[in-house]
Amino acid sequence: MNEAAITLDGWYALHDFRSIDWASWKLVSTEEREAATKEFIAFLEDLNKDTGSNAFYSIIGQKADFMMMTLRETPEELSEIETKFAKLAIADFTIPTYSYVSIVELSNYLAGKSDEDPYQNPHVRARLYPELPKSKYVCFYPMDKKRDGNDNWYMLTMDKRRQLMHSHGLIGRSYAGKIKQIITGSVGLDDHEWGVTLFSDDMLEFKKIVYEMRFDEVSARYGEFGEFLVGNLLDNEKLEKLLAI
Ligand code: VOV
Repeated sequence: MNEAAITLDGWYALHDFRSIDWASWKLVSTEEREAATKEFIAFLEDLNKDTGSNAFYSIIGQKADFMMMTLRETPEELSEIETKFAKLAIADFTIPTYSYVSIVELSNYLAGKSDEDPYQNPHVRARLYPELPKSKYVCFYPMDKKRDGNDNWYMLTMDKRRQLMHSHGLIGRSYAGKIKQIITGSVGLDDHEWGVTLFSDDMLEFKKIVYEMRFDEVSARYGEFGEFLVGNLLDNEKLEKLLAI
């Protein structure tokens, strides 16, 4: 049997995409709308009290109006957050459009040999339990590695995959300081194999990195992609503006 990469797994992740039912939201009285917005903001602020991290973005285009991304220690907490949201007044005016369940993942493709427990290494911990940045823009998409005839990632030897991931890592590193990536594994958890969440203060950098990586063998030959969703950072003020009629 071929050798599976050993993964380090961090916080569980939920990407929750919603659209606003504008037609019914517009019919609500100003008072009720303001109360629902206030309650929603209190919910978002409460999210910051628990161990984990959160990101909140408006989504451009018709795929969704906003994304709530939450990282938590357990799957139960992700369910609790979903239920808590469902009980808010604002939830009655949203339509779920997409969601993604995964877990922050690091592989051992590029790890050096060492006897230490990686879960105790502060650099590893910072990546497994990341604080999501307040970057201006987000880009999320799920992806798979191809299993198709001669292009089957899972039939490649560990050495070959390591070599290919090395090249991927080199391109990635050239975007240091411009893009922060969170790779979440979802084999057995959701419909694709990984979720890719990119954060940047320049949306154009998403196009640049994804385009450049398409020419690299890992993506060119083995990458298969789901839908791309991009958006703008939301804070309380912007959310109030978004929901005001
Ligand atoms: C911001 C840049 C950036 C950087 C520095 C970076 C580096 C690295 C390293 C060093 C490693 C391997 C070890 C580990 O840490 O797991 C990975 C791993 C991975 N990557 Fe990556 N990646 C980036 C960025 C980055 C992007 C933009 C994409 C999407 C690809 C595209 O074509 O659209 C991606 C995908 C992945 C995936 C799916 C994996 C897991 C593959 C597996 O088979 O396990 N990644 N990645």
